[in-house]
Amino acid sequence: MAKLFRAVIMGPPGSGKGTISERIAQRFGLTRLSSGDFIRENIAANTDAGVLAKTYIERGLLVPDHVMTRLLLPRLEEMTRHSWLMDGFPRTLAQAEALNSTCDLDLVISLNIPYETLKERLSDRWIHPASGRVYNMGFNPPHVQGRDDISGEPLIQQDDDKPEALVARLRHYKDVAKPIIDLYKSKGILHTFSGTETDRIWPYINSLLSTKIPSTSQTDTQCIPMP
Ligand SMILES: Nc1nc2c(ncn2[C@@H]2O[C@H](COP(=O)(O)OP(=O)(O)O)[C@@H](O)[C@H]2O)c(=O)[nH]1
Ligand SMILES: Nc1ncnc2c1ncn2[C@@H]1O[C@H](COP(=O)(O)OP(=O)(O)O)[C@@H](O)[C@H]1O
Repeated sequence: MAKLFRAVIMGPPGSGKGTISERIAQRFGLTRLSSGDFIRENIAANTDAGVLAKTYIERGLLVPDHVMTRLLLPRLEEMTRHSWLMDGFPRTLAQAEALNSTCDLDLVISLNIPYETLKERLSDRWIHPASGRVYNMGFNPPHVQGRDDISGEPLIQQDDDKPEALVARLRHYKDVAKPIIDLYKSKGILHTFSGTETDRIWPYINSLLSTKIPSTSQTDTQCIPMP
């Protein structure tokens, strides 16, 4: 039976994880899992974990590891027979270790984007909170200004995308991501892509994945559910 494919995409806020993982999902038929979307869904549904997560996000903090695990566990359990690409998890070494003991990753994509580029992109980022769909007023604007393309609902700008919150978020990302990146480097599964434009990085990611994914099927089981 063909092997399943499990990948993680990492990068600072605004580096294009959401944009690129959406393209990968469409091109290669992987299921895209996004920790930010799970959190927003849980906040919207008022689950215990969602209510708790909200108190951290409002303060610009990472959600604690045990809350993240609680949020992601049921979703990963549903995915034991699917190939997937995870965006936004792991974000700490403890999360990386939890994921490690749960399944073998095939590949980690790390996006390395200059600070000025991140700042520009995020000041122009608008999202549809219910779906997590992301727009940029210059790069991929909605068809109707201020409205989601599918639902027609209003778009919002997240508080933590404002420039004053960004410096702290980026510093924090660097500190926390370094040991995770070192871990994946030592496992030989890390691939880093640098640049200022998603459209220029994309062909490299596309060709890398084309060499890795062709034999992927949705029928095997390689990942065991988290305990
Ligand atoms: N100008 C520009 N904006 C981009 C590019 N790639 C992504 N974006 C936009 O930059 C913002 C951040 O991208 P996103 O995929 O949400 O990044 P994430 O925070 O890493 O998931 C979004 O508004 C995207 O639409 C690019 O190459 N150029
Ligand atoms: N794996 C994670 N661990 C802890 N907190 C997380 C994780 N993923 C998302 N979050 C929280 O949810 C917020 C929104 O996540 P996300 O949509 O991925 O946005 P961004 O990529 O802009 O940080 C984060 O700023 C963080 O507070």
